[in-house]
Amino acid sequence: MILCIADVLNSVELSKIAELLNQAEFIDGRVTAGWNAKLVKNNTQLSKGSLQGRRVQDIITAALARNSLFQLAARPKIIHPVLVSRYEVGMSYGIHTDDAVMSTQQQLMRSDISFTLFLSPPEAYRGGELIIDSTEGERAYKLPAGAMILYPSSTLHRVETITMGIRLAAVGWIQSLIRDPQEREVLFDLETARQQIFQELGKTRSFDLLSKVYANLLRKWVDL
Ligand SMILES: O=C(O)CCC(=O)C(=O)O
Ligand SMILES: [Fe+2]
Repeated sequence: MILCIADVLNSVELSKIAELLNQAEFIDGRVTAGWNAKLVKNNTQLSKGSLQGRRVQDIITAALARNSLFQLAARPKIIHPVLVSRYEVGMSYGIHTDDAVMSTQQQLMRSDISFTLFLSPPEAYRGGELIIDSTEGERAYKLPAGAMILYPSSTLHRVETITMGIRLAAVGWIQSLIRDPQEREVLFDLETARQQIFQELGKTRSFDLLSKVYANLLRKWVDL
């Protein structure tokens, strides 16, 4: 499932992040890429542990924690700290697949879901679309500032060359409590329907049975 979520960051948070990034130092993005992604990665990113990076991380962590659509769709067990990247004219990230196993400061994690949180408004740059390959061909995504896209880490994807302006984005990875993407989607649909039924009809017998099915599927599929 590929899902776009609008307004993950509000305008106050976006301005705060822009202000922090204005004072920040960006380094060659190749330092965090796997050996073959290095060959096609041509961007810059905030160095790990920079003060601005930590402040941006805190804003994004809080925004993801309060976003119920994100929580429901991703069911995060571990969220890799975001990498804040900056693409200037001529920069791009060629076709690659993300590492399956990554390390955070505390632990190793599996990447199930990748995400891009757009920090620049689309009119601030030309090119810079995130292009995801699928069996139906390539699809391009360029979202408003503050919106995010969630997509399977198993895909091949790339970022189109920038031909004007600057593209700022935060990218991250999630190990989900529900490892299998199809199972995750079943639970997402079921929970959405269950909440709607509750809102429309209240705590009926059908709602209780749906709740039982939902809890039992979650119990069966959860990867703790
Ligand atoms: O900037 C993006 O939209 C995606 C970047 C990416 O694919 C990556 O960092 O692995
Ligand atoms: Fe990637």
